[in-house]
Amino acid sequence: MLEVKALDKSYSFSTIPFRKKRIKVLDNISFRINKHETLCIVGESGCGKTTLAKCIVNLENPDNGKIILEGRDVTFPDRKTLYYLHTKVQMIFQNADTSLNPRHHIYDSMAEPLRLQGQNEEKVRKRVFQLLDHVGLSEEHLHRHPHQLSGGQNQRIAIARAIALHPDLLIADEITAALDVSVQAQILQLLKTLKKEMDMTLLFISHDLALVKRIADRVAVMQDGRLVEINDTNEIFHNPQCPYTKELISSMSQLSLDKQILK
Ligand SMILES: Nc1ncnc2c1ncn2[C@@H]1O[C@H](COP(=O)(O)OP(=O)(O)OP(=O)(O)O)[C@@H](O)[C@H]1O
Repeated sequence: MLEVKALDKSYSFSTIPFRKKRIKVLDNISFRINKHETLCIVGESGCGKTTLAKCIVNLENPDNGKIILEGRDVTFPDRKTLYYLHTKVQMIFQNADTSLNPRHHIYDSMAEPLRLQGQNEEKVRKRVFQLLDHVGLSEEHLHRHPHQLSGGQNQRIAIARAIALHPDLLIADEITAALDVSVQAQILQLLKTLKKEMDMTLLFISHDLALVKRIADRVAVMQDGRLVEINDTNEIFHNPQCPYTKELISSMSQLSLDKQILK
């Protein structure tokens, strides 16, 4: 459903006055996401995972390459194509507390994408209650602000907002990283259930390989802006080909061994 072809992206920033430095963050990235699958992107902090996701949803512009969504080029979208892209693809970020407007009541945050689409208030209200039910929250949460909810509850609201317009592809960027382990498991389960119920495709970004193992159909491994291996989850975990993937998997095994010793 989505194809990324030879994507490059650099950032430039000032070092000392009048000097600019350029770093290449994405280097010739190509892959495909198939309809209804869960593709996970893993890699160390700073390897370019978020930048890649931002390029897909047009929050960043790539320097080169193409992004093709169901046969349509969405790399540098005009207004019409951007509308198409945002009805088909939605992204959820790591910190819901910062991605939700702190001044808005939860009701308004959930209603916003529906209102922007021109739906009347009665329809909006109905859908907000439906979404609330989908993500396991109740009416009492609607009249609060984000700082009056827990991290896990805010992440549920962010998920509700993202699925409000029935996207085909959901991009979840480290959405459980700031949560307790038990809440992580609940959010992961919610995502799996919604994906199934709504027939969605999922691009799940994480550096937590234990989570990835539980949710992924395929895994793409990134290192320093390059995609070094992509394969079925089973192959990645039991028969990794690339030295970097082998290193990641063995550090994960060591970590779970350490946890068992500590228990
Ligand atoms: N707007 C920006 N300007 C300059 N450099 C940036 C910008 N955004 C990201 N970077 C740099 O690009 C690199 C990749 O960042 P990115 O956030 O994509 O990595 P990541 O793999 O998602 O990391 P993490 O797992 O920590 O979120 C990093 O070195 C980061 O410092």
